[in-house]
Amino acid sequence: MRSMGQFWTLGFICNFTMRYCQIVMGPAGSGKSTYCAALQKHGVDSGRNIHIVNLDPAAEYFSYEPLVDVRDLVQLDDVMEADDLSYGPNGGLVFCMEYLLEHDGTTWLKEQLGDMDDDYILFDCPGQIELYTHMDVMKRFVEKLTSWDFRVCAVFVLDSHYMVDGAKFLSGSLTALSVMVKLEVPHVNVLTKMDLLNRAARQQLEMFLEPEIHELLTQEHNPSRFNKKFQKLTYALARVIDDFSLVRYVPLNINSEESIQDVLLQIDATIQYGEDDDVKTKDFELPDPDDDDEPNILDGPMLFNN
Ligand SMILES: Nc1nc2c(ncn2[C@@H]2O[C@H](COP(=O)(O)OP(=O)(O)OP(=O)(O)O)[C@@H](O)[C@H]2O)c(=O)[nH]1
Ligand SMILES: [Mg+2]
Repeated sequence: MRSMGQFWTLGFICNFTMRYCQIVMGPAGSGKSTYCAALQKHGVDSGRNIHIVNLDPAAEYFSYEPLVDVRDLVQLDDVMEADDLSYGPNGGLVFCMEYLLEHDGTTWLKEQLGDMDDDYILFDCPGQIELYTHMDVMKRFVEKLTSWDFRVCAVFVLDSHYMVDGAKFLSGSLTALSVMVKLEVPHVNVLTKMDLLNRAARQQLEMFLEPEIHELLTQEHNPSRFNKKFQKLTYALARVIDDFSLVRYVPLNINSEESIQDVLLQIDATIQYGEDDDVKTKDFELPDPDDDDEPNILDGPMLFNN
């Protein structure tokens, strides 16, 4: 009879169960929830299991079925109605996010997320931009996920309609940059609502995708008085972004499977999704050192049973 000590698993040597996630952020109405739903649907069509977590305690409608809904833990309406808190909508939202990150909140979330192999989760975040640009709520959230073995990609969603002139592009880019610097995780910027742009606007947008920002600002035909006044500052900021190639955008047309696939591939590459796919856990039996018939593991090559 073999003792239990003879059964060993090499899993810890040759396989790492990784979990992957995207933190989907961006200004209000930029298309975060729609992006999540489109990716999940694409996952279903292509045989890939993508879950969504609603992290917006004020969300009223989204078209997907969430794996976890933060509103089951805390709701913005309840916080605003609580007499002892007296918060408005924005303060209330910050309170909700802080509540999620406190001990009870994170314990709840960890339990809800479970511990599935090869998790791929999209966190659909609220649209209040200050949560990402200068508060540390999201940074702490990312740290929590990392400590739970998630490889995290920050996805910053921007409406392509705002990228129609140099100044707006610069403003959007600085926000994206601020999020990128703050979170310190792999980062991809996605331009949404490409399906709504007409042909001329789409052509114009081409030059913003791999931008020579300095050139874009020079091409500005009708600069406003404000833009004229702050031209030097604008150029200086543009140079920072341009010189360091800090901000790039991936366009997304949710009506095109190819476009969704492109976005997903870029993000996969950023968080190295799928690179461990061919590595599998194998169990094997260590030979009984007292049994002369058994080959010694140290004497020759090992055979793995499939
Ligand atoms: N045609 C089209 N409409 C879009 C697209 N993305 C979003 N929308 C529409 O834009 C509106 C806002 O989209 P949401 O996905 O709710 O935006 P959000 O960023 O989640 O908004 P908040 O959670 O309120 O910050 C909805 O009416 C969507 O149907 C897109 O790629 N194409
Ligand atoms: Mg939303």
